[in-house]
Amino acid sequence: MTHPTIGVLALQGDVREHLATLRSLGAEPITVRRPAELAACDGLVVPGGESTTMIKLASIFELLAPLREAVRAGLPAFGTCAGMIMLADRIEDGAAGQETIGGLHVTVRRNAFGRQVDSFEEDLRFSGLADPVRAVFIRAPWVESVDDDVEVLARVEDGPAAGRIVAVRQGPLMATSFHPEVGSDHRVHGMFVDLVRSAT
Ligand SMILES: NC(=O)CC[C@H](N)C(=O)O
Repeated sequence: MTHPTIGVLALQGDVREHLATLRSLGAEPITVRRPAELAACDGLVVPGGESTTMIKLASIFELLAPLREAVRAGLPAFGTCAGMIMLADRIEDGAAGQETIGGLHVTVRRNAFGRQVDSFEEDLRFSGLADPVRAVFIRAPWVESVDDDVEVLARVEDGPAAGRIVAVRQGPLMATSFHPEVGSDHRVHGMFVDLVRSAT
């Protein structure tokens, strides 16, 4: 499929940047707030924002069950930052009782980098991309542990968090701790659009 329909979960968070990035890559981006919109998608981006708010809104909008079903049925999905938390099967340091969509066989630690390093940028080697990616982290989670079927795409390279996993892939699911929708480097989204194209 040349122009796959890729939804951006638009309950909360940085939706616009993802829509613009996806459009620039030749996908047909749509906002998703209802089950019918989700049903029209060949792939789904779950953006950054605040995962505790996003999960509550997903429930209120009656999207949580359809989202879980869609991911279980193999819908390609890409979560960034809070979106990574939303796709994770397990959370550390979540709010009490914080639920997720799940599907990704990882444990994610919320706000993992601590208050002092709220936001930072780093060049990271990214599996499958020739040149490093400039990764922008904003109150980001990291991946604490992964099951055997999860491929690690990138790790932090410098500082006290060196070695921590910040990008993963598991079949049609991708997630990054950082915000690849910020700036003009669209290669990470490009990987996801290719994944959606090959799945449809
Ligand atoms: N930039 C982000 O998406 C931050 C994620 C946020 N700290 C959360 O827990 O959901």
